[in-house]
Amino acid sequence: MTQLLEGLNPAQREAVEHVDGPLLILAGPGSGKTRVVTHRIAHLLSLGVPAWQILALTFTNKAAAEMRQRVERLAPGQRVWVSTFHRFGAKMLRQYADRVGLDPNYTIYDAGDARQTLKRVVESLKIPVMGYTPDRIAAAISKAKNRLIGPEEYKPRSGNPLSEIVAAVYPAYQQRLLASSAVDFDDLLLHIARLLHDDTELRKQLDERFRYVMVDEYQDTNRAQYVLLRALSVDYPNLAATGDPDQSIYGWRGADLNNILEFEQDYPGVKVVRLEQNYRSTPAILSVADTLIAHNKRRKPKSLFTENPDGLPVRLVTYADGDDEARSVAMAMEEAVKSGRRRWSDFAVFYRVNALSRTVERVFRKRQIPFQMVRGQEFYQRREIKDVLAYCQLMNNPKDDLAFERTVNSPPRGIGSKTVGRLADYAYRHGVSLLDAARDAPQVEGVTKRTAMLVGKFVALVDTLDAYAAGPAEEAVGAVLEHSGYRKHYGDSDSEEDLNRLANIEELLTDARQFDEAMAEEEDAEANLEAYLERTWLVNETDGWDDDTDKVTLMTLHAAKGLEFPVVFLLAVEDGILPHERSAADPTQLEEERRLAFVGITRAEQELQLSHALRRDYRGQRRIAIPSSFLMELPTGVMEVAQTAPTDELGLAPDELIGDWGDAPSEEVYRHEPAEPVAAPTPTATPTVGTAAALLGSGGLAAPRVSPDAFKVGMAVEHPELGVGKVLTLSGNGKGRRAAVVFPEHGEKRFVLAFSPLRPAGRP
Ligand SMILES: Nc1ncnc2c1ncn2[C@@H]1O[C@H](COP(=O)(O)OP(=O)(O)OP(=O)(O)O)[C@@H](O)[C@H]1O
Ligand SMILES: [Mg+2]
Repeated sequence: MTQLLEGLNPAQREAVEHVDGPLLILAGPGSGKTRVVTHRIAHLLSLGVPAWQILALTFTNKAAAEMRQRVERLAPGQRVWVSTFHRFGAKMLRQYADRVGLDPNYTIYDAGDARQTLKRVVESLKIPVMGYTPDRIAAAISKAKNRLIGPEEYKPRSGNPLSEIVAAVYPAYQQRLLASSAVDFDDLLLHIARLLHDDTELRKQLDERFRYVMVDEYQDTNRAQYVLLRALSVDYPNLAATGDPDQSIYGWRGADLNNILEFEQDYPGVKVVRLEQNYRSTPAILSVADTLIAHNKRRKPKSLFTENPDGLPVRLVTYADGDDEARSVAMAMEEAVKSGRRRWSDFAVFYRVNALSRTVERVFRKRQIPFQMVRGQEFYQRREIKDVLAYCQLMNNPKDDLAFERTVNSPPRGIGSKTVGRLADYAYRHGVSLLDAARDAPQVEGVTKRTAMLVGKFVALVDTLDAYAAGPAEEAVGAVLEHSGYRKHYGDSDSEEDLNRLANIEELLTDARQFDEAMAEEEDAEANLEAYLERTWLVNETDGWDDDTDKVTLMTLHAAKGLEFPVVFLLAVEDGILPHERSAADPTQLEEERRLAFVGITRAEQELQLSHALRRDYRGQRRIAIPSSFLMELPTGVMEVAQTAPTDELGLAPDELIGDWGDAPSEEVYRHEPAEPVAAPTPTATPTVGTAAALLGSGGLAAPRVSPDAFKVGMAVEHPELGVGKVLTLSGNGKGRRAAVVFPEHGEKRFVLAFSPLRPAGRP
């Protein structure tokens, strides 16, 4: 008990010792929110609360696994249900499947499967989609589901064509899912939340069972999750939520900040605990984070302090281009590892979108820097893996029409799409699954005798595989490889690609075996095909990430939530990337982008480097990159322009390299485009030298900038490299004033005027 409370500050201890009644822990990054959750679980257990009355929910499998481990360490042998929302939903849904019209062995469709289903539905309804892509329609349906609006309740808004399409498609889509005994990701929560809402008896029963519910990262809950939690906390309102509104980064997935902002109204008598000491980061890192997030309007200010030692200033580096950036980061790491100051695993590289990782990957590979990319779903998304898994899905759920379609002619066995279309018509008319229609193939109109025979063989194959459906995952996957003909199909080919595919499906076998082994170690876990499939369906980005190996971590900002690293590099802090261009016209989204940057910055324990480049290859184009407006919001004193190579290699005095920040970010740092091209680094100098020197103006300072207010819409302006253009639009004020300018030869470009070399045409 005392050991449990040791290593907690008074506020943390207060939260941990709180037993009955709602509890809200509102606190900034690194203040021990997650630590409090695990300690509180252990504390409840130590008071004699049975483990099965405790439920802890979070957002990623990785976070759940880590929490489980920490609880295990604090309270060995106690089995508390620690899960992601989606897994929890999936488990509950197995139990209550019949109540919502599903079979217990239902399939979970990923985004691709859901889109495919939607496409089929749109085709069969024959309604005009007026150019709206399946993705747009799917997103609108997803949004409705996250808000807990079912197909029957969805109302089109007049004058909104997309909503009219959705109103027509959504019910048919949901119908199709149910007919296949399948759900999409959103359904995992929607079905359960609605069930709890509609069935008071069940709600009471589960409320009593899950007497102590805990949620980490509550700021990212959406409406469905909110309702779920609310329903489990009526008679036993012991909901404990921890969260940080400043770290809410899933608005696009329906996360509703109101859930946290209004917690105090929703749960009267709630005990609110604020944690103000940060244990993770240096004062400089915290100050950068704090100053940035203070620019968000829709927030409650928080105070956060740290007693951590000062450490290094936060670095901001300008690079010539993305290659230069990746190389310099790599070199800084090499240097630190060589000198024994750091291990590879101390480093993390973050970027806004996955596409930005390619350059880093290439450079790291070339320099043989060990790294792991956190990109979990990819393996299960590969075509050949999806094919094999589709067999398993069909074995597990014979109603799964999508799995039938995927497997019936793969590997090729002479059953064409026309035949599948005829089977589908038959299935639709008779209200049966495709597999059942296939059993009736000889009676299906338009199916020839020969084709019926081929279909019959496929049905026989599925029946053979059925014997493995209830067994361990490895046997099931092995049976598919053997009987489906994949092994032979890929093995007989001499194309490199096919051999790769074969290697991948063999790897799937290993994956299944490891799953079986892992399950065997856990007491009451089920080692069967269904459980294995569930795991493959509910993978997260961070699942494959192993923090025990000595490798650099590469991940998106979204994946980084909740984690911490001694040294963080945040790349491409550029306009259109961070903030993402999608947020340009929308202040709410811009605030979310700022929170995302905040999350990234606050992952760093000891060192942080932000960087941007002057040119970047992005989306197949080489573009002139504009520094992010976020950089202009950062504080002065605690930052510096970094040198990432030892000074003696630079051939320059340190004070030529490191510039202190003035009140306004210095012109040199923000030179949007150097007046002269950045000199290519000489072989003896490191690439950073070239850029650091260039950004400090050793290549000649640009002429003074023209005041941003001097520009007018329609005015002719001149750019040293792009030539003469015309101002299309202007927005913002002062330092933040921006212009879109169209150049005859280069098209439209955007500028932050204070830091651009633009001037009215004809002016010196
Ligand atoms: N009282 C304490 N004494 C020492 N270390 C602590 C204390 N509280 C938390 N820590 C450490 O501080 C770090 C941050 O804690 P934790 O991850 O729980 O913060 P958090 O509030 O959940 O952060 P985030 O908002 O980023 O998820 C961890 O390494 C944790 O072990
Ligand atoms: Mg946390």
